[in-house]
Amino acid sequence: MSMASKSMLNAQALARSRLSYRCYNHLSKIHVGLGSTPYSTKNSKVTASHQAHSLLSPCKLLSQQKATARKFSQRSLGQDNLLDVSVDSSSGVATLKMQKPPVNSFSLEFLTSLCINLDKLHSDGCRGLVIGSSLPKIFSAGLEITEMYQPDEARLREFWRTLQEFWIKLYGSQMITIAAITGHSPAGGCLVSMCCDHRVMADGKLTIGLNETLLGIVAPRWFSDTLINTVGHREAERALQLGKLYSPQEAVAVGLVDQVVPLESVAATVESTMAQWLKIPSHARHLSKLQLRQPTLDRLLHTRQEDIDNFVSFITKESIQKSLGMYLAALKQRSKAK
Ligand SMILES: CC/C=C\C/C=C\CCC/C=C/CC(=O)SCCNC(=O)CCNC(=O)[C@H](O)C(C)(C)COP(=O)(O)OP(=O)(O)OC[C@H]1O[C@@H](n2cnc3c(N)ncnc32)[C@H](O)[C@@H]1OP(=O)(O)O
Repeated sequence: MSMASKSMLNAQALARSRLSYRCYNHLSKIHVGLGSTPYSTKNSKVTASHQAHSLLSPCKLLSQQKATARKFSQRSLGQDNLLDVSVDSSSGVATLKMQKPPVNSFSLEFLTSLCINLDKLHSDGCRGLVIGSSLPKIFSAGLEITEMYQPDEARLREFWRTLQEFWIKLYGSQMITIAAITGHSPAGGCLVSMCCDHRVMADGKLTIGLNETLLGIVAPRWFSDTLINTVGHREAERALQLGKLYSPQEAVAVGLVDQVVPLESVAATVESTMAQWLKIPSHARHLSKLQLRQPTLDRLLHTRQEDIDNFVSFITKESIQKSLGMYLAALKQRSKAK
């Protein structure tokens, strides 16, 4: 494919992504306006079609969104391609399962969908959120490397801005957040689980950690801050430099995860942990969380544009592109050899 057509496709995808985000804002207002009751059915599916399938006119789009919102207020939306979200009406606990084969890698569209869902669940008054995966042996492979390899700059900026957005929303979330780590969780996957209040990992041949240095890239400050806040400064120093991927047993030993249980016990363990956390007065719990996390959040909130500029200038360096290209090729080779 020529560079020009690649650029055109990227621009279209970016426009779609922005559009779907804007549509969601309409959708949430309409949803509230319809006076629908959150949690109207037990375990109702709360999925939204976040991938705008075509560039519709604003009017057509709005009427489509209204129709969708009406359906939602009654029971549920149709199946989302990337996420499976359900809410338990009795407890107000949502379960969000990532389902982006093959490895739940975070593309711009996927991150947008995650942001939209977090907002939606928060505005619906959910008290708890379990983040998991529908893919066997994979929590998330982290950032979609092809977003960073030979990128279109405008899309790359939007990609990083959306990742920042997702991190800010999740790290400071008012909801009780628990990660159900039933598979590998390198790099961005580890970051997402560290944003949660509690992590339950399945035992077995799985790995978790910030392995960025193995790709020849450097985890930005807010990634390393999140790790420091989780495992402490000394362990983070070692882990970041070595790009360490921990086994579940190693991870629990350093506090990177809170519990390791057999795969088949993950769901029950998450449920009982959530039940414990739900007993704590919500306001006091959230303020306590923010007391500890706000300085870390503020550090990025005060430097977002600079962070995007740094990321873009770093990732587009020839040497970094070369490292990413080689890493991608090695991944593909390994996958082909299976
Ligand atoms: C001074 C500094 C200033 C600024 C710096 C700023 C920023 C730089 C930092 C940017 C941060 C990046 C964080 C990241 O998240 S980078 C991504 C890191 N992720 C990984 O290294 C994981 C790679 N994947 C794996 O290890 C395995 O796939 C995994 C263990 C997850 C699963 O193994 P499994 O055997 O089940 O699957 P595979 O056969 O390996 O993979 C299947 C197909 O999926 C493709 N794949 C895998 N991971 C990715 C990915 N992250 N992105 C894109 N594609 C991925 C893989 O190639 C296979 O594809 P096919 O060959 O089948 O087409």
